[in-house]
Amino acid sequence: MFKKFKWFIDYYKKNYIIGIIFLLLSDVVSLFLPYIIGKLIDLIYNKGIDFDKFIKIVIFTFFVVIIKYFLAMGWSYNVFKASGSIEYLTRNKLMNKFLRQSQEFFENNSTGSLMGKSTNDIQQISIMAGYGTLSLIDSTILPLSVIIVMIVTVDLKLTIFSILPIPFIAFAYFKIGKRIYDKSIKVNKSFDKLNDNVLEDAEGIRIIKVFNLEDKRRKMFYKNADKLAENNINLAKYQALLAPVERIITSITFIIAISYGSYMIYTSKLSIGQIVSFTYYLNMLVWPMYALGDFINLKQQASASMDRIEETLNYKEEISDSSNKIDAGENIDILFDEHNFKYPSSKDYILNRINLSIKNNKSLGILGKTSSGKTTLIKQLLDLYKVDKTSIYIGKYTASDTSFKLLKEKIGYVPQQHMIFSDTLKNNILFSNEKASEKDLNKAIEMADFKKDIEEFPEGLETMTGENGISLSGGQKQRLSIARAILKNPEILILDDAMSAVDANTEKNILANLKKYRNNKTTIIIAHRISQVQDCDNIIVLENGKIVEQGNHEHLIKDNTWYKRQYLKQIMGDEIEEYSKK
Ligand SMILES: Nc1ncnc2c1ncn2[C@@H]1O[C@H](COP(=O)(O)OP(=O)(O)OP(=O)(O)O)[C@@H](O)[C@H]1O
Repeated sequence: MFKKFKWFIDYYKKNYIIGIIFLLLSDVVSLFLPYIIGKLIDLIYNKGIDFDKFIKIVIFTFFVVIIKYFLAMGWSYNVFKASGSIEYLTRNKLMNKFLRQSQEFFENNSTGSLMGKSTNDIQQISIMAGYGTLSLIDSTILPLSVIIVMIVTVDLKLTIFSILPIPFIAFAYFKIGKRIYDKSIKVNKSFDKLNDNVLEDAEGIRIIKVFNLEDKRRKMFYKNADKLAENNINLAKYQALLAPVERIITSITFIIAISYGSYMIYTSKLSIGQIVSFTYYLNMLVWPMYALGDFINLKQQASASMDRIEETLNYKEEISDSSNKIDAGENIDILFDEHNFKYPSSKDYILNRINLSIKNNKSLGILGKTSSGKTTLIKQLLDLYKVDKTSIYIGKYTASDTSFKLLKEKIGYVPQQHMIFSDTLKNNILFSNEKASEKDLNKAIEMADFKKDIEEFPEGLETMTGENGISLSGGQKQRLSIARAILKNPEILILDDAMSAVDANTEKNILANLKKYRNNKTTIIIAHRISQVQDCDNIIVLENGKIVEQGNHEHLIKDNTWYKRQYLKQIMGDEIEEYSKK
């Protein structure tokens, strides 16, 4: 029953043991009070008490209350400290898992569901670890001790008759508990969907406004919010069913106790003080009944959350690096030897029999129609997907023998989709190399032809970029990303369509800078415009995942190649542009 939660109980065993001991002591101390009050009433009723004795009993009662207060502090601190730490620990565990996952994982798990797991689900587990522990002890050990004390200090028969209806509560709880689990799963799933909805709206607000889609998105949001509300209401219905069951059965126990107890007083089998103590004890059984309901409720919700979190924690990791992997070293060539690749979700191969040598210190241009596999080819080196590492050679080793972690340290990558953090321009660039000197930072900015723009920003490098670089133009975002990659001074720089949003002049400047400052390093440029790759030492043209043309510019324009046709089109386009400017 508690297998799922065992790991965290084991982890905070000390806190749980101390907390539970304090809780049990606090419950034991509570048992004294009804007994003292009953005795006091009997003493007063039988006129067997003098003032001194009365004061002594009052002081003792006060003392018991103080002890109970300190014991409560002790259990509360230990149990809730453990539950808070469990929340922290689980969140870290999840985050570590996310960071170690391949791209496939993020394609199979929506951002909303990952957020739901790291917030809502973790909170359910934390509540179970804290309040759940309290309700578990108070719904099992406390009622058992109360019942024993009732039997010993009052009467066996009266106790048995009065608590007879209680098992019905347990029965009802177990029946309803299963429903609560199912409904909780549904609530969590609709919460994920709503999360996704909000994230998409926040990220895509500009496009939503441009296409006048506010009403459509609003309706979609209401639909998802309604679904969440509906599932929450369904869950609440089953949770609410517990309350009347508790109330009715509690009332029945009191009716039995008072009726049978009065009869016992009438037949002189019970004193007035004893019946007062008894009702007090009975009252102490009310909370455990609620606690049992709460515990079952919480346990089912936390179980549902734990299953979701465990599903993520048990997700197979594509560990690419183990400690015995070799560092391929510096100044390495990369070789693709009959390399094939397909995405986990794709039917056909996206890369087909790729044979390519990426020479150290040389530049490689990658061209091809859209969707021909240019980015996919580069992704083979970024450890994002499970790739066949036996057909890739890094230096003299196969990729399966070498450490991709160390290889990635040598790579600077400018992706097509830029990730701009909501921070200053400076920190965004420094992201690749936090310890870079002012001089290197300025050099990277100059190489990316970003200097003029920065000077025009009101606060220069300290200007905030806004979320996702909202205050930057497309070309500025590209140059920020280029500066970030250059600042790392990588052995291998990869620009994936990274100059598509800059004008011809800026493109020329960036290319000239790369040529000048990176002449002894490897540079890979994926582009649609010939002008970005024509100076590269080697150029490949991809079509449907195959290399169909290869060579340098001079070689490729000799024959009637796709490259040559593109080149001629580009020259004509440039000439028409020049002519129209005149
Ligand atoms: N994560 C993915 N899962 C499944 N298929 C994918 C994935 N990413 C890309 N593809 C598919 O792989 C093929 C090649 O995509 P890729 O991004 O490599 O093309 P590209 O040549 O870089 O295109 P573009 O010039 O438009 O950037 C496309 O058909 C695309 O739909």
